[in-house]
Amino acid sequence: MRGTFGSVSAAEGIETVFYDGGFVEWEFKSFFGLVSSVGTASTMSSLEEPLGFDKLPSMSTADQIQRFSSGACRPRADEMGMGSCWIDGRSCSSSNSCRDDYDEYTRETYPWKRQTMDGSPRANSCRRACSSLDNNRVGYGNICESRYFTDHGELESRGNQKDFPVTNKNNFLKGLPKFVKIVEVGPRDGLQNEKNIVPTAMKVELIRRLVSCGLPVVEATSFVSPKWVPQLSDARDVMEAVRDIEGVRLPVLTPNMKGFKAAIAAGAKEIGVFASASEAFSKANINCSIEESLTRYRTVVRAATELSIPVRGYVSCAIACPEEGPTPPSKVAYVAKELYEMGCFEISIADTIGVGTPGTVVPMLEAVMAVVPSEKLAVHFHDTYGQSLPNILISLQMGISTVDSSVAGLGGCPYAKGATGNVATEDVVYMLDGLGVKTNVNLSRLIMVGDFITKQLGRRSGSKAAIVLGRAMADASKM
Ligand SMILES: CC(C)(COP(=O)([O-])OP(=O)([O-])OC[C@H]1O[C@@H](n2cnc3c(N)ncnc32)[C@H](O)[C@@H]1OP(=O)([O-])[O-])[C@@H](O)C(=O)NCCC(=O)NCCSC(=O)C[C@@](C)(O)CC(=O)[O-]
Repeated sequence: MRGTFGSVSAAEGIETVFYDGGFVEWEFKSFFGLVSSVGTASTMSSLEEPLGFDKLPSMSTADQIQRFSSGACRPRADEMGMGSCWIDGRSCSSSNSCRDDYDEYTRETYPWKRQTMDGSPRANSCRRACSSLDNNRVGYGNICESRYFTDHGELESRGNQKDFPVTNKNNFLKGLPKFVKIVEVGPRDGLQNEKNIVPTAMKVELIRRLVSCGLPVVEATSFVSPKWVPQLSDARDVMEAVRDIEGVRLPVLTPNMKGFKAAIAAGAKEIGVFASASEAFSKANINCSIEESLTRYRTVVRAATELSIPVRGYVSCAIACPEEGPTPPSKVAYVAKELYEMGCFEISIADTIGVGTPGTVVPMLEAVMAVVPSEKLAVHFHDTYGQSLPNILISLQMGISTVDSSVAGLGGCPYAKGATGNVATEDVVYMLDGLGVKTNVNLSRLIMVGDFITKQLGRRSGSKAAIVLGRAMADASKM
């Protein structure tokens, strides 16, 4: 069966990748048969009963806009200092007792080299078609500003920065990292709220394909209560199936020791713990207060440390909570600092309901960066208001170089009606390519993965870049 896009490899049903110096042939055909096996979940997760924006304290539209504006969330001077604020009467010192234990783990190496097989007659005809496209770049609008089709029908960034006056970059884009680590959360965050149970084999296939795009980290699943998240009740099977994939990190979420033990037994080599800066959200998400969760996580992190398992920490509701409204930056900083000091090697700061703008993200990150070094931080934006890309850009300009995202923008905040999925990985890669920032992610392959999973789920891609470029790739393959 053929894939939709015009990549030679998809048309042939075979992708060939160089992997750790080895040569791996990967059958693409296998997954197409899985579509029909999507079942219907009989149980409804509690996650499917969202708290909703409707549960925000009653406000007029104007009030809401004001509450989420930058001024509303800007930290007060006393909130920025690290000894005087905090929740539940706790206080923290301003010292950063950095843990370097996991530096070995977090130092990134990217052993992937990819090459598409292109010797077939079909490849040759596609090559001709694509090179004529390459010569005839008009008609592809913005694509042609930064991208070209290679001989293999794939998209290639050609360092479009050189097309811009150097002064523009110097004036406005200086300070951007040279490399951004993308943490792909689609298989976990993206799928966890899907009503129809996605077959385990399809989840495994999704992870394999994401890995083949060159993504350095793919969050694989969660070892949480199946009563709360039935979609991920196959966490053990997923982990066991992917545990031996090399050249990628495959962290899983663990909310407590029970989850941690199950994750380790299944072969997880990296875990994540998830706290919240909002009491109401903490209660709704993990059924305990912020302090209780931190106590719980200290035990988990200690156990993980003994096994040399790196732990990532999350702080949810970093901008606002659907129950409590805007979150004071000091609360976000407090939780981030606690996670960092207990031993988390990286802290991902999450705008769970996607209401942030650069106006609210900057003061929040300023507060967090006062207590956790920027190189230990990641940002995790949901795209409810379409603000993720500007929020990511400003975060990069502030010194952060790790970004969470989800292929095809999968996901949706389970706790807020109307909140959409994570920022789409394709859109992030497109933007970073355009900025000349390396990610090592193959965008055309990623677009095919997004096409694969959205078709399986029966939904439209949440990635604008994937919609436009996918269409162009399909057109190119017909030529
Ligand atoms: C934390 C708990 C477990 C507390 O849930 P609880 O009900 O308070 O826990 P409990 O200890 O009373 O246990 C209740 C039952 O769950 C079982 N249980 C207990 N723990 C586990 C476990 N680890 N794995 C499997 N089963 C477990 C336990 O054995 C027991 O089973 P029973 O005796 O009734 O048959 C529950 O609230 C839970 O699983 N919550 C997870 C919610 C979740 O996954 N949310 C989505 C992820 S967070 C997120 O998406 C935000 C993030 C990270 O993406 C960033 C952002 O955007 O904000």
